[in-house]
Amino acid sequence: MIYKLSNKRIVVKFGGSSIKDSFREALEFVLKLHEENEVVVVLSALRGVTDALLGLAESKDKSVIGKIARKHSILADESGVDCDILEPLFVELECVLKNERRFPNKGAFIDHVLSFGERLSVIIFANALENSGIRSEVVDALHVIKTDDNFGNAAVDFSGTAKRIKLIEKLLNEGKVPVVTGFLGGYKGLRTTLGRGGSDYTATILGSLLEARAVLIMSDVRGIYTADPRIVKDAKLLPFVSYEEALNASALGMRALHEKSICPVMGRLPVILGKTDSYRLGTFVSDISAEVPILTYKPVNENFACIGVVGLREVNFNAPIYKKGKNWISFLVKREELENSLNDLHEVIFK
Ligand SMILES: Nc1ncnc2c1ncn2[C@@H]1O[C@H](COP(=O)(O)OP(=O)(O)O)[C@@H](O)[C@H]1O
Ligand SMILES: N[C@@H](CC(=O)OP(=O)(O)O)C(=O)O
Repeated sequence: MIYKLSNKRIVVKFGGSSIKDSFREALEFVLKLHEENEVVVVLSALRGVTDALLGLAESKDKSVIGKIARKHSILADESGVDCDILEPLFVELECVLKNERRFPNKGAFIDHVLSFGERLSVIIFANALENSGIRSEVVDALHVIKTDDNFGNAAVDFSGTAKRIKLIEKLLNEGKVPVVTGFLGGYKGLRTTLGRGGSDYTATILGSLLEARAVLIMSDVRGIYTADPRIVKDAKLLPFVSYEEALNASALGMRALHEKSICPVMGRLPVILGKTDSYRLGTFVSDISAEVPILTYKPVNENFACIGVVGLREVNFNAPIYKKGKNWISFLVKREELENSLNDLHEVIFK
C-alpha cells in the first residue's frame, strides 16, 4: 500500500454524541492536534437536532425552534461563546419555514431545514477555538462538497469538489483551523444532504482530497467492536479492521462508520476511530485486518431485523439465513428478539 499523504495534515470528525456530551474534550483534542499538525475539523449536529429539524420541516411548529435555540444557547454559554452570533441562523430558519413554496421540491426544502443542525454547531466550535487562541474559520460545505440533486441522499461530484477544496487549502496555509459542516453539500446553490450519518463521509472525502495523513472519527465509543458494545456487553474492541471489513460491516448496519465513508479512503489513507471524552484511539482501519468477525444489525421491516456476521461465510446459528456474500452472512430475526439473538450469536462465535 502506498500512501501519498501530506505528512502533517489530519481531518478529525466529531459526531453528534460528542457535540452533545463531550464538547470541551473535543475542543481540547483539537488544540492538542493543532500543536503538531494542520487540522481540519468536521462536525455533526448536536445529537437529536437533525431528528428535531426533520420533524420541524413537517410540522412547522415554532416551539421546536425555541427548543433547538435553547440547546444551542446552553452549549454556547458553557463554551464561553456569545449566543447572539447564532441569531441570524434562527432568523433564516423561520424565513425558510415560511417559504417552502419557493423551493423546487419538498426534498430541497427539507435539506435546507436539516442544514441548520451542522451550521449551528460549527459556529459555536469555531468561536470556542478562537477564544482558546486558535485561528479558526467556519466552512459551509455548501461551497465545497458539490453533489447532484438527489436531495436527502445526494451523490458527491468528486471532480467538482476537488476544484473547490482550494478554499480549505487556503485556510490551512493561513494557519487556520477550518471547521466544516458535515453531512451537507450543494447543488447549484441549493442545499443537499449526503444521507443520515453522512458526516463520516464528509470527513473521508476531505481527507482524501486534502491528502491527509489520517481521518479520525471521534465518537462515544473507542472504535469498532466485535458487536455494538451497548447491546453486547462481552463485545471486544478491534485494533485493526480492513477497509473491506469496515465497508461490509457498515453496509450491514454497523453505525460506528457510515457506509459511504470507506470508498474515498480505501487503499489511500487510514481511518482511525476513537472516543472523544478520553482521547483514546481504538481502531485503525487500513489494509490490515485482525481477522476477527464483526456482528452487525439493522431493521428489515416493522417486525424483522437482520443480524450480519462480517468475516465468516458459515455460522451454525438457529435462525434463517437472510443473505450471504463473499465474506459475510446474515440471519433474519424478530425485532423483539434482536438483543438476545445478538448476544447468543456473539457467544456462539466467540465462546
Ligand atoms: N460494532 C460496533 N462497534 C462500535 N460501535 C458500534 C458498533 N455497532 C454499533 N455501534 C454503535 O455506534 C455508535 C456510534 O455511532 P453514532 O451514534 O453514529 O456516533 P456519533 O454520534 O459519534 O456519530 C456507538 O454508540 C455504538 O452504539
Ligand atoms: N446530523 C446528521 C449527520 C451525522 O453524521 O450525524 P452523526 O455523526 O451524529 O451520526 C445525522 O444525524 O444524520
